[in-house]
Amino acid sequence: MASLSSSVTSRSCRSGYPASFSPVNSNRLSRSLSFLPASPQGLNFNELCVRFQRKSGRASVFMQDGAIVSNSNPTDGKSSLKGLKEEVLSVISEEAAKVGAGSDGQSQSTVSITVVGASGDLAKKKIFPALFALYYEGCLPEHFTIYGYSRSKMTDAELRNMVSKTLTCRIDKRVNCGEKMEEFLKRCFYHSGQYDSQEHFAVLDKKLKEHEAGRISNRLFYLSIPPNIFVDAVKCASSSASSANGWTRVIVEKPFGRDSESSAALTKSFKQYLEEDQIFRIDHYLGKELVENLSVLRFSNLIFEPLWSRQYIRNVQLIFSEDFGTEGRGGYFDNYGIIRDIMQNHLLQILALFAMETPVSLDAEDIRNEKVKVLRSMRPIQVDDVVVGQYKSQTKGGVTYPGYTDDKTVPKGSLTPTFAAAALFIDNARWDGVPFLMKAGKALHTRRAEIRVQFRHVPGNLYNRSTGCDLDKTTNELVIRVQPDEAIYLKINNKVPGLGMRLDRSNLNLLYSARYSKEIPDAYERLLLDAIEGERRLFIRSDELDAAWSLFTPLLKELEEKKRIPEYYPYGSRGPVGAHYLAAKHNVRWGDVSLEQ
Ligand SMILES: NC(=O)C1=CN([C@@H]2O[C@H](COP(=O)(O)OP(=O)(O)OC[C@H]3O[C@@H](n4cnc5c(N)ncnc54)[C@H](OP(=O)(O)O)[C@@H]3O)[C@@H](O)[C@H]2O)C=CC1
Ligand SMILES: O=C1O[C@H](COP(=O)(O)O)[C@@H](O)[C@H](O)[C@H]1O
Repeated sequence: MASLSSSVTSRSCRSGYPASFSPVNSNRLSRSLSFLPASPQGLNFNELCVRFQRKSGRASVFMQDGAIVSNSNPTDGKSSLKGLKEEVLSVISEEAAKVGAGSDGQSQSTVSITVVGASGDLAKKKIFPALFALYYEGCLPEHFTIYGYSRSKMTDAELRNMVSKTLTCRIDKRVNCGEKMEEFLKRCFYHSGQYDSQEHFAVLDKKLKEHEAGRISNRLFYLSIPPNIFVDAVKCASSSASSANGWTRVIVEKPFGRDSESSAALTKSFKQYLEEDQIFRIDHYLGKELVENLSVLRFSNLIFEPLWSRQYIRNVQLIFSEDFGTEGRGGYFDNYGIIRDIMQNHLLQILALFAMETPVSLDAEDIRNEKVKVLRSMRPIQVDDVVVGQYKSQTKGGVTYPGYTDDKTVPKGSLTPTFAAAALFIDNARWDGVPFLMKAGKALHTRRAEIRVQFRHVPGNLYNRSTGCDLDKTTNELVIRVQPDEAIYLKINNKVPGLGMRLDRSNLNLLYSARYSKEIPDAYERLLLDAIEGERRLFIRSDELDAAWSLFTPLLKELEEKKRIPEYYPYGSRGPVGAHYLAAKHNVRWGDVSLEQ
């Protein structure tokens, strides 16, 4: 087995991160890593470094050229060589144990990942490709097995064939991609069974045990199935296929309920079979790179945090749009609608991260505590502060795009909104009076997810004359573009070069594709890795979920009871005009509609 120091050159899981911690001053302490144990299974040198930094919160300590290096002040007791050695050893043994490796370097454990609903769309589109990407990057433990489980009859070879059609190396021509794919597929197996059959899960258990070959078994079940069968699957998996000697975790897809009552009932049923710390409720937006970066932007840059309040921020906009409709998912969608599909989870989660107070630490519970506080400080949403829409058919360039109700799986005359805009408020000292506007829609003119922060006007602006009299057009705006073309840009006023004095609006632009050569991992990769590692920061805790449903349930009930007729908008358009009236009511202009965005 290779020693840690000899694995310096191996590929880094979450690579790209350590490189930024390069030596910056001469107060460096350096110590050979020879005191470390032999490489725990599946953990390479760089990965340990990243884990150490994440765990200890000490970015000033990094590993380079086979040594630990510290840039911090050597008079700080923590930075002494002895202190460092102890700290590194302790964190590393803990981290190694987490992924199932003995700190003595023995390969004692294994992770079995069962994709429940393996024949489905999400499994093919996202889960298997994400698992392969993790495997390719060296992020999965040495001993792992992947099982697909669903009712469809399939052999292992058929599952592999199905999976192989969607596996790609994210960057074309990456080295050994074909080989890695072959290796990965050999670790994938299939078991056909009913979701409510303890016997079928017991057979799965037997098969998993054969692969686990007497090691400590850690088991992850990914419920990629419709919500009405979540409880059956949890019951059977936990009672017939739980690990006997390691951990058992369950990732649950959304929707987690459709209102406060159903969500609470689901949580109650889950808790008959699982502890809260075994439940990983996924919101894949939390795994998106730019959403993860929100806290970094706020809390590690002096220039942003002081501005992050009602004093300087006029409004915040959370915008989601897709340029395709619900085709193929109409049956599911009609029971939920856009408010439950996007706003109650993805946009609200972003809002909570955006607006929360500084957490005590980066630990999952500290972050989730702050998010819950924000959610619980939100003012009930007024029905008059909500606009709903539904797309209708449109013919453009000779092509006819179907309306929402043209889908055979959608009931005729359905009033389910495919678009919604809403004004929300946080009644706390930081955000009192600041409108948080949300807008989400299907079948619009573009695909986009972004956060727009519009700052207040400059008081007594000396340059009013040079900028024109529309104050709104001269205020600073920070845009965090989550997708596509990930970017962070700040709109500023700038003098147009020349002898005159004319100002224009220009962007200070951090476009990820221009700045970083490393490709951005898919959200599901980050989340799967976190679940394997037991990191809960990006998963939704039950009290967060309750708070999110408490906010939206009364609104949803009122809209449904009143049978609010949606404003119809043509497929591929910018959505209902009502969204603009709503914004104007709160003195806001949507930032995504101006010509220069
Ligand atoms: N697809 C997507 O883009 C997204 C999906 N989700 C959520 O992820 C989960 C999975 O999504 P997706 O893959 O699209 O779902 P599917 O509808 O494709 O269902 C997954 C599998 O579940 C089984 N299944 C489907 N309907 C039933 C039923 N009524 N009774 C029993 N088994 C059934 C089928 O497998 P078999 O017949 O072989 O047993 C199917 O292949 C859902 O909860 C969904 O809401 C969340 C975000 C995005
Ligand atoms: O959860 C969901 O998200 C997708 C959009 O995800 P993205 O990562 O492609 O932006 C959305 O299409 C779907 O309706 C919803 O259920």
